[in-house]
Amino acid sequence: MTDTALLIKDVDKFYGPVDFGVHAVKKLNMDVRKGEIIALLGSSGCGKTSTLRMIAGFEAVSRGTISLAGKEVQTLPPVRRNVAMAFEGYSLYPPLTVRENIAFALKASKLSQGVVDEKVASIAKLLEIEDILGRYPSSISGGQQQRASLGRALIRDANLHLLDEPMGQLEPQLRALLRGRIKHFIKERGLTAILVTHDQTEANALADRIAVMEGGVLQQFDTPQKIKERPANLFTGTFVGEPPMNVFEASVTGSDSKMAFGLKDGVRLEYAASDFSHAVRDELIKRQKVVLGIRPYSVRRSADGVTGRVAVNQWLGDQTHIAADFAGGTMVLVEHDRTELDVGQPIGIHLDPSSLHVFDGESGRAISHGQELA
Ligand SMILES: Nc1ncnc2c1ncn2[C@@H]1O[C@H](COP(=O)(O)OP(=O)(O)OP(=O)(O)O)[C@@H](O)[C@H]1O
Repeated sequence: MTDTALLIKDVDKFYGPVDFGVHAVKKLNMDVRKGEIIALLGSSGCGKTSTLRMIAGFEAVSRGTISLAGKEVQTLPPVRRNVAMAFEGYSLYPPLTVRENIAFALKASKLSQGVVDEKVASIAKLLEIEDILGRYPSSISGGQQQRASLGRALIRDANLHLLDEPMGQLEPQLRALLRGRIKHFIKERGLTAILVTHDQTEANALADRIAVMEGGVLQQFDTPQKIKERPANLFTGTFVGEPPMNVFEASVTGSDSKMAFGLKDGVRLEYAASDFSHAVRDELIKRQKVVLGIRPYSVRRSADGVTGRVAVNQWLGDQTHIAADFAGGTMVLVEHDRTELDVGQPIGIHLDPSSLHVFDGESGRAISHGQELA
């Protein structure tokens, strides 16, 4: 028995003629294990919906193969793929009530009416839509329709559950509540799910692994923690994480005892050579032109740090965001306490070598994360 629920191999999607139309998904390779929750995360137009629709069978695959439970499905119609979907545009049947819409998904399962009723009641409770089960889709709100459609997908036994922005229309509080419940529901039943989202909080909270996409290309496919700690490239590094990672172009020089990064405006960050492993040092000196990245939570203020000037100081109720003019750009720091700093005031900024992410200046690929090579 294979442990792989979904295998995507060398998949391309062109809208219009192959090789000449819009190249929406580029040579995509992904494997999803049974029981995993995967988030496809990326900005608008990055190709995540196209990917989901190819898996579902709503869009033709231009090149490559898609296998579900070990069987190639890319030429099969949606109904023969045993995939449950909650999609925008894959709407509820207007002549049926919400209850009937959700129960309809169980029609093929030949369950007794009593069991169907029980399952519908339980999913409705989970999604907080018990009060609208008797209503018709045209008479409920967008957020309620979205939850009904989610219920219709989750209630099914299927090889794969595909959820496209499943909570996009819900208010933040309800969204946070349902996120937890849905994750529990999926995990308890050992379902495999792929959700599309542009919300990184949602991806982090729900997914075992996140597939970060940009420009039709899969940038990184890893656990939320790995993506945060070891971003594969500059795109992932700056896209995932809130506030975004600080980045500065730099030149590298090194000797047996020292390492230095030269930033704009004559700013020099100097470290002992021993702050970096031999391998990292060799690699950095070889590249010379790099991009330094550091997360706002890792930047420290220190009297002997490099001087920056406060441009913004904002208390957000539970943390302070400070933006400082630094090396021809802006350095954002996050502190947990309320910080009394005036605009224009100089502060010393210290960047711990263990928190530095270094990327290649040309390709954007990660070279090192702290002491380790990428
Ligand atoms: N039917 C279509 N015909 C032509 N181009 C399309 C079509 N559908 C999508 N595209 C293009 O393909 C690219 C990827 O679109 P896709 O909808 O997959 O991105 P997305 O990441 O899901 O974006 P969003 O979050 O806005 O839905 C975009 O450049 C888009 O304009």
